[in-house]
Amino acid sequence: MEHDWRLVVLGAVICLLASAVAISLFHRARAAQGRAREIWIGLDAAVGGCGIWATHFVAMLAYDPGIEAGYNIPITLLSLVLAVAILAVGLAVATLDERWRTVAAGGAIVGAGVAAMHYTGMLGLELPARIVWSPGIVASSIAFGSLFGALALVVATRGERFGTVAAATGLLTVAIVSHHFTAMGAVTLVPDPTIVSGGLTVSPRVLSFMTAVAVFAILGLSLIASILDRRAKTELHKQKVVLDTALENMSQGLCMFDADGRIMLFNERYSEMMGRSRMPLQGRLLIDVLQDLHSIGEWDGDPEEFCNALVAEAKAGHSATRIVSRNERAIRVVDQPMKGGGWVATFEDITEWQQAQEQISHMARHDALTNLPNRTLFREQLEKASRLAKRSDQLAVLCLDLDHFKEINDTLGHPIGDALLREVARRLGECVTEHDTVARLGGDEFAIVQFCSNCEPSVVSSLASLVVERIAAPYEIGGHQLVIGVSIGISLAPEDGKDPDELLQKADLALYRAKADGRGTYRFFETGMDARAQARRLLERDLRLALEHDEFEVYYQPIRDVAGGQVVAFEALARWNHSLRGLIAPNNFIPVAEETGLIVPLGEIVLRKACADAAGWPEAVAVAVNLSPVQFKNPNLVSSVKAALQASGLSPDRLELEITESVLLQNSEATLAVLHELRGFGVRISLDDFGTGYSSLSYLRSFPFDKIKIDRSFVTDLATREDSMAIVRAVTGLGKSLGIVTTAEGVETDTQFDLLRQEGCTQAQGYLFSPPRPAADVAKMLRRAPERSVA
Ligand SMILES: Nc1nc2c(ncn2[C@@H]2O[C@@H]3COP(=O)(O)O[C@H]4[C@@H](O)[C@H](n5cnc6c(=O)[nH]c(N)nc65)O[C@@H]4COP(=O)(O)O[C@H]3[C@H]2O)c(=O)[nH]1
Repeated sequence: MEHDWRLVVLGAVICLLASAVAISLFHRARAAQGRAREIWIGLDAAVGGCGIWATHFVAMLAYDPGIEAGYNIPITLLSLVLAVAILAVGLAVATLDERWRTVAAGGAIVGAGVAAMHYTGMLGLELPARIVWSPGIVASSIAFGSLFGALALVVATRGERFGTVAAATGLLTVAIVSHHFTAMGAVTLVPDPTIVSGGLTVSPRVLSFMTAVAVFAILGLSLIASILDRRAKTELHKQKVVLDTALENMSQGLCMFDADGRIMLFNERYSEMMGRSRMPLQGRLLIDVLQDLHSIGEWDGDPEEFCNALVAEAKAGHSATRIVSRNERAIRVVDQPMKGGGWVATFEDITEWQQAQEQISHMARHDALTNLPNRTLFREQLEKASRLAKRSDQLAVLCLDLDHFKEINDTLGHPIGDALLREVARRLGECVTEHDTVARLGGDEFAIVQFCSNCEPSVVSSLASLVVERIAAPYEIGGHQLVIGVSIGISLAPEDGKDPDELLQKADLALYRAKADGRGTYRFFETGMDARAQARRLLERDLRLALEHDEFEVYYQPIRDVAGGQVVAFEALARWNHSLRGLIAPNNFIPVAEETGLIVPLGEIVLRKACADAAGWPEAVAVAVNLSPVQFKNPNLVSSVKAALQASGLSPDRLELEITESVLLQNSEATLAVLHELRGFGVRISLDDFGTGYSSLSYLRSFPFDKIKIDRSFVTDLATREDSMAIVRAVTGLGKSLGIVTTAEGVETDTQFDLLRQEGCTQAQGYLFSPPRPAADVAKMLRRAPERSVA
């Protein structure tokens, strides 16, 4: 028995090629899923089977038995079918799972397929001889085939790198070749001329060459197909890597469901956000996932109902947004239906965003300084309280205003003012119950809604008194001892109305009344307040019109020298010549003019008119003009005094400016600077209404006044009250010793005048001499003057 080694080489080449193709197709089968995998296995088995079969016949051709031989066609074809079928089984087993044992088992079956093919092929060999088998070698040949087949597939599973593929190909080649040559070694031919070949025989040479050509073609094409597929797969893989990178680096979670609610794709962020990291998700129905979570208490609700609703929404093509809570985080879920069924759900952690929103909304409805509700929230709370209030409930609105807060803020600075407001807010919080709301409406305005079920009406009064008392207690702020009062206006629901705006407005009117009544107290709304407020508004409007239409006049009241009796000055007093209401006295419009700031233009009119009139009077007669505290807040005060003097040509030493103590109360540094400036160019300064303030004497030290005007209230009681007499005596004595002129106001009787003269008062003014009269009467008042002085 001889071998033709050229044919042996050809067989080896076919075998190597077949093995390479089989390994390559095996990789394709492993990379595919389902139906695609079955197709790759089928192709691998067909091509591999043909390759092994061809190897066998080419190798058989190389084998020269020394006798004329042929092949039985049906048996030869059967050997091919067996090779293909057993290879298919082996490959299918090898791709069942990833465990090496399974792969090795599949490889062993492939080896067994090679053996089955070989021995069936040998059965088809027809020659005039008997074949005697050596059973031990037969067994060894099968063992070789299976062992190397198993090794080849196990190595192939290590990857698709060239070295691995080459090693697997080599091992499979060894499996086929080692089997073949060992099996051929088991054959002994015993010539037997009685054996005659059957009809269906083909010459080994023809069969082998035809097979070799066909197999080369099949193997070549398969190899190309495998390479192309590998390229396509590599490209797909690259795209998948890009997609996976994008998915895994998204800040949002993403999960894609098919039309039945089965999870097709998801990223890590999704599983981590929804607390599903430790459970299998891929390919599972959402309902199953939720049922698992439900059973361990991590999901509330009915999984079936929930999933059915989602599937139905997706089917209907509706997108939906909802916010769910997971591990104390807020997650916004958007379900977007996909074309062809199913939906994509995106999951966004909006906890921080939600917190920021809450913060913004808190800031929009709370006061930044005190963190109390602001006007907007207060109105809402009031609205809610009045909606919920039953007949037996008592709802009270308290509007609070701090007395003279502005002065503290202006003199001690805003940080102290802010700290005071915070402390006031804290104290207010302590006065109320949890049913009440305290708010800061702005500046130094606060408000309280008191909600009280089945309680006495006096509860509101108690709260108001408590607030007045608590706020009035001294404060220790930034090293300053501060005292501040509060005025409170109260309205009640439903007595005064149910509408929040109406209640607030009425409480505000009552507050106005509390302030007018001396501050530091509380007042309930009364019906008349409405009308008064209305009247005040009308007055303000009329005042503006009056300024436009020049309805103001200046009246003059003489001031006499007590000793000589002559008129030394006239006090300029404003009168409003109202077109309908006639002459209006200043007490009826000066307070409103001061509150609205209209006193500034009005004061300027009086000043200009007074200076112009006085310029026409005898040289020795001065003019006294009142200045309101509000005018001192106007930075143009000094320049407007100068302008009035210049325009009239009046000498500055004939102008007296009367100020009250309240002027010195506000921002005293700046005020004193203005007073010094005025005095600097010759204008005289008088302290009006002396004795009515709290610390009159201290003001005398703060500025060198030219004149003190003793308030009318002391002069009135001069003859009847000892203490008034004592005060007048003290003031005139003080004036004398300081060299300051003293003027008594409101002298109505001779007795008062005589007493003043006795006490040494310098000047006197009052109805005893003359009431204020128009400018035109000045000459008459000057003429009549000396007679009264001796009266
Ligand atoms: N019972 C009584 N009253 C007497 C007697 N003698 C004078 N009077 C009144 O006492 C007021 C004196 O002015 P005042 O204390 O500066 O008090 C003034 C002053 O504070 C303010 N006022 C008047 N005109 C102006 C002005 O042009 N500017 C400013 N800022 N305030 C003004 O209005 C207040 C009231 O002014 P009038 O109504 O004119 O009232 C005047 C005058 O008519 C008397 O013997 N008995």
